[in-house]
Amino acid sequence: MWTLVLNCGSSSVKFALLDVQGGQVRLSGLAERLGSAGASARVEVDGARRVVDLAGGSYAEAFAVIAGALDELGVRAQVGAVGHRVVHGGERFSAPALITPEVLAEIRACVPLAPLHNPANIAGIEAAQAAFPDAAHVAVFDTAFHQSMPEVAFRYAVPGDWYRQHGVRRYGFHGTSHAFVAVRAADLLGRPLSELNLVTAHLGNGCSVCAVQGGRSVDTSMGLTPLEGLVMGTRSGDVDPGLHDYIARQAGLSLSEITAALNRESGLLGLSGLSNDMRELEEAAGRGHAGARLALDVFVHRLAKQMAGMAAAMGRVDGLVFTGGIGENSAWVRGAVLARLAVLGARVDEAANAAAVRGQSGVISAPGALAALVVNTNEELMIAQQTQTLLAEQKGVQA
Ligand SMILES: Nc1ncnc2c1ncn2[C@@H]1O[C@H](COP(=O)(O)OP(=O)(O)O)[C@@H](O)[C@H]1O
Ligand SMILES: CC(=O)OP(=O)(O)O
Ligand SMILES: [Mg+2]
Repeated sequence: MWTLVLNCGSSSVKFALLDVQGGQVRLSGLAERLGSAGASARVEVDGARRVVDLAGGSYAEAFAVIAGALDELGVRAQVGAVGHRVVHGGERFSAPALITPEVLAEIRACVPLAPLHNPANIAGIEAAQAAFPDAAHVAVFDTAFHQSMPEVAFRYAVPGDWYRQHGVRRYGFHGTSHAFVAVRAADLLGRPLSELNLVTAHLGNGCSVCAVQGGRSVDTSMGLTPLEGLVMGTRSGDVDPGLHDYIARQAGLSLSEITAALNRESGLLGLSGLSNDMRELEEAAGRGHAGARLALDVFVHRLAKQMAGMAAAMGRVDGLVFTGGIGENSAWVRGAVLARLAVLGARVDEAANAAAVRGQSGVISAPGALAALVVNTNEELMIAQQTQTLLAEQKGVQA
């Protein structure tokens, strides 16, 4: 059976059609710049790539392109399930959920906690339900994996009523990816996941680290929103909360302008004054661009501190895992972070690190050192698997 996986952002839809049992991908792609002129979809059908203009730039149009590609493959009628990435599930969801009107209302109730992500997820779900009315739609939450965090890790030291009345606590994100790479890392190490303490680093446009103890998240760097923690492409990560009041007065900015700047104009982009793209920054730093150099150095400095912090959250660490576009491809970032983590017993194998690019998973640590690994994340496969597992369980319950 084929599962369609959708990751709907505020101006983009990432999609993939997977056969969970066989692990086969027949269709994948990305529709971007939705809602503005120049919207387009990159579609890969059975390995052949093409670009389609989306003149209207709506989700509906993007889904029409996906449906057309499914028709072309002759599998549209076999798409029984659609798995949706939903960023924030609050404290309500610690597992995937079949999207009923009640569940959609719960996802809507989490909008104030993720104002940049959940509205787009909801719009995407509604448009997908209209485009694929006969399929079962399942929500897979970024926050779910982190619901196992203990209170010492998830509480902020703020007035208690903020938590009790308004849900102000740390939730964590990228859970699907952290969970997936932890399982793969245990396989690569040839040890049971239940015995391992791993620090996983998901480094894409959004970045977070996670302390995975025996396969469960016990701490992570993102918090109430996906803005906390590491330096990211355009997000600041941790700042002094006193910054808001100060910069509001000094620069005459409103709260929402400050939040937007911390989300969209900060991080690697803000530091470098050049780009949010790690590849571009490495290249620019190589030819002496001072802003790019600074951005890379701050990124690594903060990442190393956070990874060491996650090790401390578990008391012992058996492996460091790098994933996401940066983690999977940047030998420089991995090497620089591991050099700093010599304090934990890390030491890179230069040749293995240099070779682990472009989709090569493997161990990159020197013999006898703390294990360090590169693992390719596959959030789409994980979402498809979780979607199928939930539907199989529900069938079991009904039978
Ligand atoms: N060869 C590479 N070297 C360094 N960074 C890379 C390389 N390839 C991709 N990246 C970086 O990966 C990041 C995007 O990560 P990705 O996981 O694809 O993003 P998203 O979070 O949107 O899924 C960008 O900063 C990009 O520059
Ligand atoms: C939650 C989050 O940060 O997601 P992304 O990395 O896709 O922006
Ligand atoms: Mg990604």
